[in-house]
Formats: sequence, structure tokens, C-alpha cells
Amino acid sequence: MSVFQATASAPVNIACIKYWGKRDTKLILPTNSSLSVTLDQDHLRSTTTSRADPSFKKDTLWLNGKDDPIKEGGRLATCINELKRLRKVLVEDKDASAPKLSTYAVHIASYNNFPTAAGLASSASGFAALVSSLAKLYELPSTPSELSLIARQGSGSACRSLFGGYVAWEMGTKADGSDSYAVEVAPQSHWPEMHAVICVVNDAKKGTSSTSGMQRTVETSALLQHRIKHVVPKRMADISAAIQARDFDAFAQITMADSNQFHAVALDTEPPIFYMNDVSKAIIALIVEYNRVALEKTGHLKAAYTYDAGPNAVIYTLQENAKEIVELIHKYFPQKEAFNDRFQLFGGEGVKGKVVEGFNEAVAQPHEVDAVKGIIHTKVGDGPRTLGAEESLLNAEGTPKTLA
Ligand SMILES: Nc1ncnc2c1ncn2[C@@H]1O[C@H](COP(=O)(O)OP(=O)(O)OP(=O)(O)O)[C@@H](O)[C@H]1O
Ligand SMILES: C[C@@](O)(CCOP(=O)(O)OP(=O)(O)O)CC(=O)O
Repeated sequence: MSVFQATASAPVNIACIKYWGKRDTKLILPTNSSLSVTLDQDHLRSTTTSRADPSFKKDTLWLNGKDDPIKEGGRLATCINELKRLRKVLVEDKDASAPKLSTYAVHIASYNNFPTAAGLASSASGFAALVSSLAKLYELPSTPSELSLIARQGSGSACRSLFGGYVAWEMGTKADGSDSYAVEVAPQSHWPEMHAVICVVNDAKKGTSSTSGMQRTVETSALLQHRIKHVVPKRMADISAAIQARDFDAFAQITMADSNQFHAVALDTEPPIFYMNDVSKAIIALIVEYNRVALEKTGHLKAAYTYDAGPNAVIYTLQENAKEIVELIHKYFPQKEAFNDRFQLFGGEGVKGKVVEGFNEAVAQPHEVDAVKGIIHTKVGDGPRTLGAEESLLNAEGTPKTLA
């Protein structure tokens, strides 16, 4: 008997223009457009296998090997049901010989190769991988933008992980959400030199979830209304132009300004929300000083920090500056574990921890080991990938394989 199964992996994305606020909480329609860089799934990814079988009793998801209950009417159920509906309408109703997979329950196993729910955008890669694997299983003729409409209903930011490179989520205006989807601004190949140095400040589950935090902001922040109307539209246009022109100065300025404003609207929420901590703030001080020196020496910026709903820093930079940034972070935040030098920046010599010439070392205090728990060096990457049967996460019985 044939096995109906597909496996896909999907990347994380980190926004430069932040999504923060919904105008429709059920459909997940945002109050502003947003834009992100997709990170390389060779380093950070969710991998998901979906199987449809007439013997399965109910839709089931295992996340990192553990049963993750699918709540009726919840986000997962919405995504799965919508994909089943498309299977029926786009495939089964058109071809009588197509197996009626839409009537079978599915078993889904997913693994994140990085901490889940720790502000590293696991919901984004997770829902993008889920939608990609089911779309493949159901042989849907849908485009990435069409699939992004479904991923959006799992987690807003997930819609942007349906593309590689530089991605915008157009907020749309329709009440049914049919024009609120992701589009490619530029592929990875357009500006492959974009790297990211991620400082993991806290990899534990966070306090205020994005979902509840942003809703409180919508309800209580006057500053958010200003941001939505008067700030984001111009920033979206300007950063898209900066990406087209590969203008890192403009890209960095806008990215840092938008991170700052997102954290300002979080603070403007009642009661206030603080996602950054003192370590996050020290990293900002280091990047500001590093850019000051760069501007003085070269007339250009070299780094852009951005923070999501947690204290972890993502520092965008061009490949040529990544080594200096890794050195800088090590100088102030000594590491317990050796740096994973996947781009061979250091050869065999190891990271020393040093600042560039002219850097004012007094801008931040050196911290104790573990203030920054890890440093992940990655870069812009491609969109979801379909993987072969040998990568399946489900065993013959349709339950998760134990991974080595
Ligand atoms: N691989 C996955 N497959 C399906 N769902 C997933 C997967 N990974 C994460 N999720 C869902 O996303 C939730 C975590 O989302 P949450 O927004 O709290 O954290 P985060 O995405 O890591 O942080 P943030 O979005 O603020 O950057 C999990 O509890 C789970 O429901
Ligand atoms: C700060 C952010 O990372 C917020 C992400 O929010 P989510 O997409 O996690 O929220 P839900 O739609 O409620 O699931 C900014 C961004 O990624 O644009």
C-alpha cells in the first residue's frame, strides 16, 4: 500500500520592520506591513513530516518528540483544515482518481534544531514547515504567497518564512484577509553578503508572549497609532529601496530605528512590557560605538541590531565585518563554549575577544561568563525545502522516530 507522506524544512526570519498589532485576531491580520530577512536553514530550521493514512484516528502533532495537542478551533487546526480544504477543492474535485487524502487524519512530526518559544522565531519556521510539508503531501499547486496566507493564520510572522531572501508581509485591507500575504522583495542571491550574528541572552520560555503583548499594545498604546499611520509606510518603502540598492547604511539605520520603536510601543503599553534587559542594552551600546568608529573611518555603518519580543540580539552585518563583531561580543561577553566558526573566520586561531582601533571601551562593562549564553553566526538563506523520504521523522507506525 502506498504511503502518503512528505517532509519539508523551513527557515526562521527576523524582522527589520516589526509586525506588532492585529486588526483581526482570529484571521491574524496585522495593523501594519512588515519586512524581514530569512536566515539560513542550514543553521536554524524546523523540519516537519506529514503523513495521511486512513487508519489514523485523529490529527496529531509531535513537537520535538512530544505530543503537542491540536486544540479544536486553534491555530494549528485552522492551518491543517485549510490545507485539507485546498486538497479537496484544487486536487480531488478536479481529478476523480486522486486519493481522498483530505478525508484522512494526518500525523505530523516536527523538530526545531534550536530552542522553541525562546524568542528565536520558532513559531515562524514551525508553521512555515508545517504548511510546506502538508502542501507537498497534498500536491497543492499553490504559490508561496498563497501558502503564506495559511501560515499567517498559524502565526503572523510565519507567513514571511515561505520565502527566502528579503520578504515583505503586505498587511492588506480586505476584511477576509485574502490580500494579507508575503511577497519576495529580493531573493537571497540579490544580496548574499548579508550575515547575522545572534546573541542568545536567554533561551528559556519568555514572559509575555508576542500574541498577548501585541494585543495589549493595540488596546492601550497611543504611540502605536502614530507608528502605524505615520512611520511604517515610509519605512517599508525606504528599506525595500535600500535592499534593492544593496545600501547597507540605509538598511541599518531603518532596522535599528524600527527595533527601537517597537520596544518603545511595548513600553507605551499599559501595563508596560520590557523585552530587552541590561545585557540587550549593553549590546546596543557596543553596536552604536562600533558604528561611530566605522562612520568616522569609512563614512559607513557596519552593523544593525534588532530585538524581537525577548532579550536576544540579532546583529545584521555584511560578511566582511562579521569577524570584528564576533570579536567585539566576545570581549564584553566571555563564552563558556568555543565559538562555532562555521564560516571559518578565525582559521585555527580561535576568538580572542578584542575591539577595533579607536573604540571607546568605556561604553559598556565587561560581563560575567554566561550573560550571553551563545553566539550563532548565520546569514541570509533560502525558502522552504522539500526533503527526501530518508529524512522522514515518522516511523513505519506513523509515530515519531527517535532521533540520534
Ligand atoms: N516546529 C513547529 N511546528 C509546529 N508548531 C511549532 C513549531 N515550533 C514552534 N511551534 C509553535 O510555536 C510556539 C512558540 O511560539 P512563540 O511565539 O511563543 O515563540 P517564538 O516563535 O520562539 O518567539 P517569537 O515568535 O516571539 O520570536 C510553540 O509553542 C508551538 O505552538
Ligand atoms: C516581535 C515580532 O517577532 C512579533 C512576532 O509575532 P508572532 O508572529 O509570534 O505573533 P502571532 O501572530 O500572535 O503568532 C516581530 C516580527 O516578527 O515581525
